[in-house]
Amino acid sequence: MLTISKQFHFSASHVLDKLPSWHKCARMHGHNYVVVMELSAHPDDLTEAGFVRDYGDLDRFKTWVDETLDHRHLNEVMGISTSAENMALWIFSQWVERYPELTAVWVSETPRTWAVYRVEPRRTPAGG
Ligand SMILES: Nc1nc2c(c(=O)[nH]1)N=C([C@H](O)[C@H](O)COP(=O)(O)OP(=O)(O)OP(=O)(O)O)CN2
Ligand SMILES: [Zn+2]
Repeated sequence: MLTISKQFHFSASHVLDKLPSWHKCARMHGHNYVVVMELSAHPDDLTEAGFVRDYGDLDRFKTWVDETLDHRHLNEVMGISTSAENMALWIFSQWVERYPELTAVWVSETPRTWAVYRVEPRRTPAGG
């Protein structure tokens, strides 16, 4: 399989309200988040140009990030416990129908931490 990825950035606030009150992350705070979208395809399913998918097709994900996540309170946007793990799964579920080649979503809250939701690649012709 061949895999491509593209990185996106946004700033947002959140609170991990399922944590005990003594935990620092139970207080509202913010992160400069990084999201990596990873898409995969079998060599036989590449476009004529040899793409898994044109990087430019991910512009609509960037627009969605800017409009939906950037400078928002993520608990209000997602309605779930906003751990990086849950965010990776939530973003994946919002986008897998639009990008059937999506195989992983990575979420970073700090330069040292990453969570990833990953699935097995599926045989879907590029652009599908
Ligand atoms: N498995 C997870 N653990 C934690 C998450 C998470 O989403 N998944 N989130 C947080 C906090 O939201 C925040 O990211 C704090 O991270 P942490 O690395 O603990 O804090 P610092 O950046 O301040 O790092 P230091 O090593 O303490 O300097 C917590 N845990
Ligand atoms: Zn946090």
